[in-house]
Amino acid sequence: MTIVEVAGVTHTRAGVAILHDVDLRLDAGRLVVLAGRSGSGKSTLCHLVAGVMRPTSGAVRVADRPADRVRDWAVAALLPQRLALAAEMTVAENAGLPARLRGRPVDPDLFGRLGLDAIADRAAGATSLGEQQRTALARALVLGPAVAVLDEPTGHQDDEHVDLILDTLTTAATAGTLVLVATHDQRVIDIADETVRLRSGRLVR
Ligand SMILES: Nc1ncnc2c1ncn2[C@@H]1O[C@H](COP(=O)(O)OP(=O)(O)OP(=O)(O)O)[C@@H](O)[C@H]1O
Repeated sequence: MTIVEVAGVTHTRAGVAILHDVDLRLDAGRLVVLAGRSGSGKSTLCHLVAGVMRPTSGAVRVADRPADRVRDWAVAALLPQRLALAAEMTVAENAGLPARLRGRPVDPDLFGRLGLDAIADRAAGATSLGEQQRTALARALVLGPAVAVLDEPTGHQDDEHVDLILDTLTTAATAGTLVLVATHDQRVIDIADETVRLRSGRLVR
């Protein structure tokens, strides 16, 4: 089942084209890596799929709706590069926020899988950057979204925690989530079902 459809997307910022005529269809339950050099447009495409921006031209659809109209983390959730946690709230409160807003329970295994159990009750602002990144990853996955858009999820992690994250990504995809990961990390590329590459804003398969 197609979850994400990007059709003829060109995106321009400050007069400069960042994405050129991008077409992409992605199905449920897959782990797909979006690879490419720094500045190739990965974060921009992530933001378009997550619906936080609208393309200059072309269409981005998620679960048959324009991505920017979805606004539902059970459908499309984002782990942004800038994590956007509430510093005063605990790790568990931050990660569980999308579930609490919808009155849904939190998967009791999710925090343990990401090595967050021991710090669940600590204010997010008093945790390391790697811990904050795993908290924001848990927040993106907590509702088991149709698509989880994860921008560099291993960027601040040591090898041991990278392994926890790889397991978590695989578990989410097996449960039916389309896991779309922007990364240059070969360890993620090695476990992906598919890798699509951006080069200067153009998609190369
Ligand atoms: N708000 C903006 N205004 C103008 N140009 C921008 C803006 N945001 C991004 N860009 C430019 O668009 C291009 C693509 O940026 P993007 O952040 O999507 O790349 P990326 O592949 O995610 O890079 P990285 O791996 O370094 O995060 C870059 O040249 C960047 O400078």
